[in-house]
Amino acid sequence: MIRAAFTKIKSKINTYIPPQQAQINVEDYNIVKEGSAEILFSKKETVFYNPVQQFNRDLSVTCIKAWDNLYGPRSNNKTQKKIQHMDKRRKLNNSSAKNARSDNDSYLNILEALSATGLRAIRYANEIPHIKEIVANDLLPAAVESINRNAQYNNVEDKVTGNLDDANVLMYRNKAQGTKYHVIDLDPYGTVTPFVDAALQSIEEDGLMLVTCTDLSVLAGNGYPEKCFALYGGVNLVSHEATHESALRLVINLLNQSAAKYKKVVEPLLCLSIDFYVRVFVKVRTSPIEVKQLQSNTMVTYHCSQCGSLENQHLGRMLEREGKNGKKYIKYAVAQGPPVDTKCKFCQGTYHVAGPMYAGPLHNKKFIEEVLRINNDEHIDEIYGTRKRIEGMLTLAQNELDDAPFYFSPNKISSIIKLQVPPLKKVVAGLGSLGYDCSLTHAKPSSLKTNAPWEAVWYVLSKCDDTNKDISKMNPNTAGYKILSTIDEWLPKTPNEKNSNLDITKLTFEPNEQSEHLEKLRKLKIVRYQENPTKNWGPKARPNLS
Ligand SMILES: C[S@@+](CC[C@H](N)C(=O)[O-])C[C@H]1O[C@@H](n2cnc3c(N)ncnc32)[C@H](O)[C@@H]1O
Ligand SMILES: [Zn+2]
Repeated sequence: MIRAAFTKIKSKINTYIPPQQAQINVEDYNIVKEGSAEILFSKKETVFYNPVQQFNRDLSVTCIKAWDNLYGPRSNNKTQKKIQHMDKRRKLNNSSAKNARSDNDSYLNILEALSATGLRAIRYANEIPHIKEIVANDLLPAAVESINRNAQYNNVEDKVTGNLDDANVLMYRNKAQGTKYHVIDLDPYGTVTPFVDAALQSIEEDGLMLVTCTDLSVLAGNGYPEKCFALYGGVNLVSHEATHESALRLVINLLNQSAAKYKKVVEPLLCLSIDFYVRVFVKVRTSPIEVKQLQSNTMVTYHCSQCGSLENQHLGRMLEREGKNGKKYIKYAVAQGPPVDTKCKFCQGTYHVAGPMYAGPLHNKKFIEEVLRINNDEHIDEIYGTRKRIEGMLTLAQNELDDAPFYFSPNKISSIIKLQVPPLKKVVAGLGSLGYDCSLTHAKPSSLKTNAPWEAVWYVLSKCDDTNKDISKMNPNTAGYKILSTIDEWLPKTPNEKNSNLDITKLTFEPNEQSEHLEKLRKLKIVRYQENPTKNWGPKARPNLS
């Protein structure tokens, strides 16, 4: 099949015109179908494509639709009036074909700053309503040729504009020209760090930023704390099982620190640790008042290198005060600390310090509800091959505790104190009986988030095993022995003792609301992993261009 090629690049954005192609000879390409798009790949593979990232793209389509429904430019009357007014003015000022096309129903401008084949942009054009224009940008001429060829092949060339530029140059030029985007998608190789500042300045009020980082060896690994700090301004939970959540918190902090310079804040809508990368969806708005909360919303975490117990230290405090006129106001104060001694009170291990990183909730539950609704009501398995996985992972995220950073696995705790691994529901029933909440986490199977103090975690886990272990037989140098043999020193025997509200007399392992909720979730048979990963799947290297 031969098709005439369309290689026009809209010159307003960049004057580069790639070599004219008279026609597309389909036999020269491999065709890959994903979602609603069919993409022509050069048989030489000169442009990046990773099929395993379909989950990322399926999810992104769904999230952009949810964001548009809840917060997009037409989501409330005030903005609607403003846009109608602007549309009217634009029509009066300019009667070009392009503007004539910008009817009331197509209003979203999207930038895919690092586009490769154009697959993502083409899917957005096909699958998301109200698209006015998607600029699909890449640094490589071969990529931009691929974007334009594929836009033509998929009949969306009136919406998808290929653009050849360094992403930062494009965004800063846009800023200078006053062009902004409602949605900016940053899906780089490795870290997103170099693109954050420009993107935050090129986004509309309440705009959606979609950010991927695939450099998890840095962001969640054990070997590069110095690199993590240099790139993200903080260190991950090195050698700790919850390091993937610290990766998310570091990315949010990076975004918020950059946004604060422009009096903007970043509100996390959905932050996921997925396979070999993290993907965060955030809403960006100008709000000098909320910028003031950044200090208190940022924390460092002291985590014991032996037993993994941890304490979070917020870097500022917000205190409610009353002025002379009786009016309440917030006083922003420095933090008090440290919250821990020089050695871990449970096992005498050494503390390591992680962060600074974001301390607040990772998800907006209303947003997740809308994403799940769209996933269920509007999408079908034939187009959205990862629909079941979206449902599984987002259901877990929706049920995560908001106010309990990080998680632990009863497996790990039991191996430290050398007791039998208890069923999750028993641990949760125990913590629930003491008045604490628990949830699962999307980031790691069989792990728990809880707002219980670590005293309660160690105590409940030690009581889950009723085999009456003789601790004198344990190696006295192990963390487990030290924890169990010093229990009288750190465990409050009555409520209010040792500055704790823990009341151990209430402990039972009878099923309760907490454990029943957890069991219901676990029965959902949640799909956590990609359905058909390819051989040796993971982050793909850049294509070899030589
Ligand atoms: C991981 S791929 C993008 C994949 C694509 N978003 C998708 O869903 O298939 C990263 C792309 O960014 C491009 N790139 C790298 N640095 C860039 C820069 N500074 N400006 C623009 N594009 C860049 C690369 O050429 C590559 O095509
Ligand atoms: Zn310890």
